[in-house]
This record gives sequence, C-alpha cells and structure tokens, in this order.
Amino acid sequence: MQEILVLNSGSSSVKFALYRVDDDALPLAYSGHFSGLATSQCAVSLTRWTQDTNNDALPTAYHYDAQALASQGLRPAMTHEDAVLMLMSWFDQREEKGTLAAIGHRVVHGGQTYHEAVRLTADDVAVLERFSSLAPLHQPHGLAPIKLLMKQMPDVPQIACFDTAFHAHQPQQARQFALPRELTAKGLIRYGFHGLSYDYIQRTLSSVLPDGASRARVIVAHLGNGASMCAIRDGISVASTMGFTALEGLPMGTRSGALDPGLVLHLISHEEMSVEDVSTLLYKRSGLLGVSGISSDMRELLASDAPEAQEAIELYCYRAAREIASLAGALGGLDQLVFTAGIGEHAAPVRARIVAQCEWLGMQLDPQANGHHAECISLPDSRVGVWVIPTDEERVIASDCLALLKEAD
Ligand SMILES: Nc1ncnc2c1ncn2[C@@H]1O[C@H](COP(=O)(O)OP(=O)(O)O)[C@@H](O)[C@H]1O
Ligand SMILES: CC(=O)OP(=O)(O)O
Ligand SMILES: [Mg+2]
Repeated sequence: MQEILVLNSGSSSVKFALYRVDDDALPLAYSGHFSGLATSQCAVSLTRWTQDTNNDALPTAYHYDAQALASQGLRPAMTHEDAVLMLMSWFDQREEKGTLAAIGHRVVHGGQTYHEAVRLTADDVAVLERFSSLAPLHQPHGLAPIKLLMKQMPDVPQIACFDTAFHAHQPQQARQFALPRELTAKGLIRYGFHGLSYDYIQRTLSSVLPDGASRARVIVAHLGNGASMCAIRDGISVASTMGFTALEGLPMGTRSGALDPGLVLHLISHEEMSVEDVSTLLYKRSGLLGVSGISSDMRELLASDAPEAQEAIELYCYRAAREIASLAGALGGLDQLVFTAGIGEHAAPVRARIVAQCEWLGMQLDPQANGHHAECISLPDSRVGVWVIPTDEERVIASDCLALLKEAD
C-alpha cells in the first residue's frame, strides 16, 4: 500500500494529512494539526478516518483524546521543526504502515519560476529561500520541514505545491502595478496567494451548483487567519486581493491588508520606525488584533461586548464588501459568491454583515440557512448564489502529488 503525506505549514500551525493511494482515488487515512506553535497555547489533534462499511462514500472519523494522542507518541510541540520530527516518528511507528510514495508541501511563494507542482531539488529550495522576505510568516516554515526531510529521507520525493500557481495566468493588467517598467520586469508584480484553496473550491463548485447555475463569474472569499479573495472566470483566476506579498488586500488576523504606501514612508521618516519595526507592525500587530486591541481570533471578537471588538468586526466586513465590489468589476458582474476557510466557514454573523453590504449586487441572504452554515445560504430568487464550501488545501496537494508521480512513471 502506497501513501502520500501532506504538510501545510502556516505561521503558527502545521496541518497534516495522510492519504492512501488507491488507483486514482486518495482515501484520507489520518488528518490533524499542531497549532499555537511558538506560543504558550500549543496543541495537537489527530483524526483517523475509516470508510464506513455500510456506505463507502461516508468516511467515519475517530478523534484521539489527549491520552490516546500521547500513546500515539504525539504531544503539543513548541516549534515547527519539533512538530514535524514528532509527526515523522509517529508516522514511522504506526501499525498498518504503508510505503511513503511522496511528501507534499504547501509552499506559499513560487515567484515567477514555479507555476505547477514540482519535485524539489536542493537547488529549488535555494531559489525558494530567496522569496522568504516576501512571505516571512510562511515561506521559512514551509521550507524548514522540506530541508529536514530531504536529509532524513533522501529517497522520498518532496513535492512543493504553490499558493501562487493558481494565479499565474491572470491577465497582465491584473498582475501589474503602476510602477516603472524596469521594476515590473524584475518581478515586482501581484502574485496572489491561497491558490491551493481556490483550486479546491473551483474544482468542487461544479458538483455543488445546481444544473443551469452559471460558474462564469465567481468570487471566492478565503477568510482564515490570512484572508484574500479571488475573482474566477470559467475556472481561471483573473484577479486577487493579495499582491506581491500576503500583506495586501483585506485586513486579517494580525495583518493590516491594503494601506496607503505613503503611510509606510511616514512611519519610517516621521515615527522613527526601522524596516523591521514596520514589518512587525504590519504582519503581526495590525488587522483584527490591532484594531480591537483584544485578539486576532474572530471567535473571541464575536463573543466580546467591547466596542473595540465590534469596531474591528465592522471594519473587517466593510473592507470585505468593498473588495467584492471591486472584484465584481474585474469580472464584469457576478454569478456566485463562495465563503471558505476558518471565518468564512464558521462565522455566520460575519457572512451576514458582508452579504448585507453586497445586496445591491443582487445577493439575498437566507438567514436561517446562514445560521446553520448550510451549503447554499442565499434565497432561491437571489440573483447571485451565495455558498459556504469548506476548503481542503491538503487534498489539492495530494492529488497534484499523485499526478506528478504518475507523470514520472
Ligand atoms: N467558529 C468560528 N467562528 C468564528 N471564527 C472562527 C471559527 N472557527 C475558526 N474561526 C477563525 O478562523 C481562523 C483560522 O482559520 P484557518 O482557515 O484555519 O486559518 P489559517 O489556515 O490561516 O491558520 C481563526 O483565527 C478564527 O479567527
Ligand atoms: C498566504 C496566507 O496568508 O496564508 P494563511 O492564510 O495560511 O496565513
Ligand atoms: Mg490557511
């Protein structure tokens, strides 16, 4: 039995999933995550998936409690490296272990060089390390396990799948900043991120939409700890709110989103901030955390009575509604809006506020459906369909790995 392991390293988490290779199918065997890495709230969770014997389309899940996790050799880890080492040792000790055909990794920035999944060499890793300053919260954490595993398991292919790849075929206008041509030629362009998530939603949408519903002009709102939106025309990305880096666009958990670039100059020239100070401010101290002064976590803000929490939520939704209008402009109209990722999938009040501000675009929310996170949350006669679809970046990575392995055969 062959298996594919997927690692999705985020700023403070490592999500993982293990798939069995069964011809073209990839049944999920285990999934889980280490969260709160490098904070005082480290945690780990693991779920084992088995096929339901009565209905093989429905997997049944078994969630391990803390004691069972410890007996599996898994406990909360402090760093990304600790987490990956512990995971590999658990992986090695498992009963019913198969042969590892590949390890797939989410790599956030592929620059202009990488437009599809690739089996990595040490030279590739060196190239990708150069993009670390463009995604400081992600790229180093994505590359660290790759380097570690290349040493530990030199015979197992380490395959990178890129957040930027889905956006690589956007029209030039959507990619270009109004900067002198020589800077554009150097790669100072809008790349866009969360592409693995958009790819998954784009692939899933056709099975979700009823017959006759158009997929021509779609906006996907990926609202997680990082947040962006993507305009998708007939399955292809045509514009995104994220740009050269994953700072651009919507306000996020701790990131500012779009700012007047003159403000950055002001911080450096008049507030005596160094480049590093500004970087920390914009990546780690802004967004929901900065505006609320309370938390970067939407759950805490929604539960809080503090006016600052409400202000942060209002600003978040206002900016989201404005970006939807902007992307609808890029698409020349709108047929479907999809919410996904942590906030998009679970925060009904946030979706309600955003859709209310987009009513003029032809969206009508079904409050009851929204309240219980139904797949379709718009009323039957809403001109624009509004959907909630859970994303699955790990599955996109696993299927891209499988396609690459088959190509190499
Ligand atoms: N039930 C919920 N209600 C509101 N927000 C939620 C809920 N569950 C998760 N979230 C939000 O989703 C965020 C994490 O989203 P996720 O897509 O997992 O992010 P990432 O992959 O960037 O770490 C959390 O920070 C939290 O704000
Ligand atoms: C690119 C990005 O912002 O990713 P995440 O949402 O996982 O932080
Ligand atoms: Mg994410």
